[in-house]
This record gives sequence, C-alpha cells and structure tokens, in this order.
Amino acid sequence: MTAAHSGLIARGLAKSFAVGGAAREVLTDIGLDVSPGEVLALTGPSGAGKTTLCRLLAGLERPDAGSVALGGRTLDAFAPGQRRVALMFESYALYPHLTVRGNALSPLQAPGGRLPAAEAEKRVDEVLELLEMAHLAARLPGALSGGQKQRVALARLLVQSPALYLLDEPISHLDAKLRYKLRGEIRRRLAAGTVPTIWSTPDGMEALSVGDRVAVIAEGRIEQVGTPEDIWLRPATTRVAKLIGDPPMNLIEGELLREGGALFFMRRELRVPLAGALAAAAGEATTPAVTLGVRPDAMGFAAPEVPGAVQAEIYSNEPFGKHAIVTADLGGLLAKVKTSMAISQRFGADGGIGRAAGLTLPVGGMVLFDGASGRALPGN
Ligand SMILES: Nc1ncnc2c1ncn2[C@@H]1O[C@H](COP(=O)(O)OP(=O)(O)OP(=O)(O)O)[C@@H](O)[C@H]1O
Repeated sequence: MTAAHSGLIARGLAKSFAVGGAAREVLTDIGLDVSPGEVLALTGPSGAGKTTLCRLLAGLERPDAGSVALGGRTLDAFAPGQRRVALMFESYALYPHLTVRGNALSPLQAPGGRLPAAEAEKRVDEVLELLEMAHLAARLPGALSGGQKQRVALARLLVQSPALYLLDEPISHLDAKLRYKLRGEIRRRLAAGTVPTIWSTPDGMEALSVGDRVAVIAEGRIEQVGTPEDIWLRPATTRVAKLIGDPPMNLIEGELLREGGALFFMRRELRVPLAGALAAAAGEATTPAVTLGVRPDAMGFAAPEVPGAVQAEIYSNEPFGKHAIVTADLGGLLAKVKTSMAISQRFGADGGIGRAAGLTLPVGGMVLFDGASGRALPGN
C-alpha cells in the first residue's frame, strides 16, 4: 500500500472470531485516515468493535484482510513492539510491583523509548501533575481506586513519543469533574503535537468534544466519518442519530404526503410542512415511508391553542438545573424536548404530567431518512 500522507492509513480491515465453532465477523471493511496531529474520535455502542480495531492497529491481533500504514510505511509485517504505537488498554495493564511513578516511567526505560533519566523524570512529573496524580506518585496500583488506576495508564501513554496514540476509553472511569477537565487538557496536548491519535469512547458527546473528526462505528462497520458539526447536523444514518446527542435526536417514523404543490411529513395528527433542503431531500425519497429526525433542542412549547402547534400531553418532566428534558406524548409517540427551566416550570410544580401542551417544530434543523434503509436522503 502506498501512503498518501504520513499519518495513519487503514484500508479494508476485517476480523472474525470463532464463536462456538462458527466464525463471526466483528469488523468489516474498515477504512480510516488520521493525519499527523489529528485526533480521530471513534465512537459506537458497546460491542461495536472499537477495542478490536485498536488491537488490530497495535498489532496485538492479526486482521483477516486489509492493511495498515503509519508514517509512510506498511505495518502489516511488524510485531507490536516494532510499530511505535502507544496503546492505552481499557484494562490498564499496570505493573503491580511498581509505584505510580514507576509505572509512568516504565515506557521511557524500555528499549525503543529510552530517554536520559533526568528528561524521563521531568516528563513524568509534568504528566502526573496534569493528571492530578503527583501526590500519589509513591503508591502501588493495589492501593488505588479504579479512576486513579486509569490515570496511571493515561500517564504511561502520555509520557511516550510514539508514531500513533491509541486511547481506548481513556477517561471512562473518572468522576465527572475530572473527566470534563481532562478531556480538554488531553485533547489540547494531543492536538498540539504531530502524532495521529485515535480516541475511542462509547460516549458520543465525548467523541464530539475531543475529535477533530469523529468516526461512528456500529456492528463492526464505519457508519460515518465527519467533523463534529457534520455528525451533529447531518447524521448519515438513523443509527448515527441514535448514538449522538444527550438526549439523541427524536426519530419519528411517518410518510410523505404531496398536497397541491406542497410536501408534508405525516404521522397521525403530526403534519410537518417540508420546505427548502427538507423538501429537496423528500424529492429524493423512493418510497413514501420516511423517518423524520428532530433534535430535542430544536423544538419548543406553546399554548395548545396557538395556530400550528402540535397537540401534545406532558409525559415526563426532568429538571437538570440549567435546562430541562420534557417528554411530550403526541398521541402514543414520545418526543423529547430540551427546554429552559423557566419553560418547564410553567407546566406546574408537579411537572405538569398529563397536562395539554402545544409543541412547535423548527423551521430547519431536521433530517429526513429513508424509512427502509435508515440512510439520510441526499439533499438534507
Ligand atoms: N477474542 C474474542 N473472541 C470472540 N469474540 C470476541 C473477541 N474479542 C471481541 N469479541 C467480540 O467482538 C465484538 C466487538 O468487541 P469489542 O471489544 O471490539 O467492542 P467495543 O466496541 O470495544 O465494546 P466496549 O465499548 O464494550 O469495549 C463483540 O461482540 C465481542 O464479543
């Protein structure tokens, strides 16, 4: 394989595992490009194949098909130790007999990564400080919490100067405060360098926040690769739409209806006029069955009698302090609306469960998907 750039290039990777005597393909035709200094966030549900893909790239598993190049050379014949890949294991794999500092220093004392002692110590100090672990430097892993162990594994990764960083769920076990802080700090550090990074996480919002680009994987296939904005505004499939967002996009199955010159999306009493890009997308539909995607923060509430408001009933009302998630029942169809606390409180002290409300739909900010394949219609 000739490399088009000096980052990571993977083409046609496939992997099966034998389960109960039969081969089960867990990765199919995976292609990825990660440029030098780029952070590619890899996100997908549990079991999608994220860890297996990281293991293939690190050389810990052999692919059944496909090829990997890094820094302009093909890695396929290289053993893990020859690949200059820094992999942070989901299971941490710490040395139990070494202190936190000893674990963090270990890659800098190994052949291939060795640094002069003073420089190695300095790098470890700096990374332990960044990860708020300096005060635990003399502890053994056995005396650490799960989140602290995860930070030791992170430290051991960040001290290295590899040709590729692979971070497999690097901050999943940290408390929320540290997770928010470190995802920014680590991203900043990785993005300032020239090493390509893959950051795997099941959390779609974490992926949007850390990735220059995001690759969404489901059932062993890449569903979409794009900038965080692409993935957010133009999910390629309903699967991607279901994985991204807190809460994710509302997906409403319905039908297209042409009346006079106008196009509508219909689902029982819900009737949404389609204009602009949505009308163009609707024009590409091959069957009337479509799915309309609406982000929870794109919808609003109005009094039920306001003309154009969709008649709904409050199903649940969850206050989060800064905003609220109100679930509206549209005649058996539940839609989540992300709204302000002030509006959610207007429904009453009890949350207004069962009260009538009007739901207003956005003019833009919606996506139409083909009802059968779940793929976004061209033109969205
Ligand atoms: N050694 C193995 N033998 C058999 N099946 C395996 C093996 N390793 C992984 N699998 C299967 O491959 C699929 C992908 O697993 P993988 O660990 O790569 O997913 P993941 O996306 O990393 O999930 P998680 O977020 O839960 O870590 C799963 O169905 C898993 O059961």
